Amino acid sequence: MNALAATNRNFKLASRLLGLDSKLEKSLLIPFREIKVECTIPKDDGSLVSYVGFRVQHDNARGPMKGGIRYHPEVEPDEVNALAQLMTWKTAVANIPYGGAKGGIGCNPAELSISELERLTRVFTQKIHDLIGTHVDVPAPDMGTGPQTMAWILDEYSKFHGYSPAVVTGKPIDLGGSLGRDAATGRGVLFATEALLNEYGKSVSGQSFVIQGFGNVGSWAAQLISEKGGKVVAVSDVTGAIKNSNGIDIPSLLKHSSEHKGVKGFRGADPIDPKSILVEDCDVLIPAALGGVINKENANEIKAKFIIEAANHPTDPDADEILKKKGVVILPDIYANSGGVTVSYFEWVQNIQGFMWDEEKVNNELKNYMTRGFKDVKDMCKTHECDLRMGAFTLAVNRVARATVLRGWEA
Ligand SMILES: NC(=O)C1=CN([C@@H]2O[C@H](COP(=O)(O)OP(=O)(O)OC[C@H]3O[C@@H](n4cnc5c(N)ncnc54)[C@H](O)[C@@H]3O)[C@@H](O)[C@H]2O)C=CC1
Ligand SMILES: O=C(O)CCC(=O)C(=O)O
Repeated sequence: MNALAATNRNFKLASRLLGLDSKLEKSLLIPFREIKVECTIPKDDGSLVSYVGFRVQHDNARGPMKGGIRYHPEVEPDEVNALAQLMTWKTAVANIPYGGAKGGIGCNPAELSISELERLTRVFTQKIHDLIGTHVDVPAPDMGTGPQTMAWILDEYSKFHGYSPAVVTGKPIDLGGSLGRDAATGRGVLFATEALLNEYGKSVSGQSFVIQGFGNVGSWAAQLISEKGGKVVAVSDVTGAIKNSNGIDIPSLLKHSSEHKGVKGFRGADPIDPKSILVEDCDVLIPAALGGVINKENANEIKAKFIIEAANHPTDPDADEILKKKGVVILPDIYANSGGVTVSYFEWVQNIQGFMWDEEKVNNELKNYMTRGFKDVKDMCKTHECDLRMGAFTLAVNRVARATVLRGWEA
């Protein structure tokens, strides 16, 4: 199922459980604004090339819109729409004062030089600068982007509006980035995993893990899980997949991956078919790369007892149904990967206050938010007798619906 159809379906199921009327439902579903821009840049050889950039601002009932910017060849309008909507629900689950947005450029960052990426980011910022802002819409990193991308956006935006560090989060520390933001999504995944396993009388130590994706989110999740005694038995990224049933030495893999730009060729594990990564034997599966990877083609083969959605929308609704019947417990993206946007919120607050927190405070606050989020989701599961995905969706949709009605926007 297409990402937007899948996200709309989950929203509608939650709306039905909450008994929302059709007018309110429509107002919550339709995006606030969809932006599409052409970004033409000179390549290093002097030739001109054009890319299409998107920013979808889904909802701002609870505060400025918030969400990452993705550079990936498969960026397309429906997926950006789905990701923007998911941000609205994610910020509401985390109970931080934001709405939701997402952006992206359809490009392959691996094929662009640093100076081409800088020109592309600056042109994209020039095209959208009057539609984003500290109290309007605050971008952050996502797949294929990182602190350097945020630094270029900050600099380009500041040429038009004066120095504005809080216009983006996930910045380099030297430009007002928050300590702990780099690790935050992975750390949030760890806290979410601990909260879920605790419900089943288990802990991270003693469980085996398979992780798809070894970028910002996957590599931090692997590192923090292995530090807690979890056994990471298989990992994949765009270069390939590796497996060691005795447990992969994650610090060595991190070193290998940064030197060789991927996990392929790591000597401490055997190469496996990347297609099999999601169906490898393990207790906990963590998809931390692309959307839609768990679908009706592979759901029946999945062996994990728990799935922690570190990626956005990794599970297709058809697969959700199959996995539910198999008794697999899924911790949904809008809660499980909310650690990143939560620490983005801390960064924004620090920038606005002109103050810097130490890393311990950031990590402790993140743990508080993740722990409270899990309890809030569980409470909704109890109220509506539903699974964790619907628990998270009803929690979020209810919070955004209340803000919408209070602001008089439902008509
Ligand atoms: N960066 C953040 O703070 C947050 C990211 N996310 C989500 O987490 C996921 C990963 O994002 P990041 O780690 O930031 O991106 P990233 O660009 O740092 O890393 C992406 C990883 O996925 C791998 N990958 C790409 N295609 C693949 C394929 N076909 N098979 C296996 N691996 C593949 C890449 O090789 C890389 O290891 C995305 O779904 C993103 O939306 C969610 C919340 C916050
Ligand atoms: O840190 C943020 O503002 C957003 C991160 C993001 O794009 C996501 O949670 O999917």
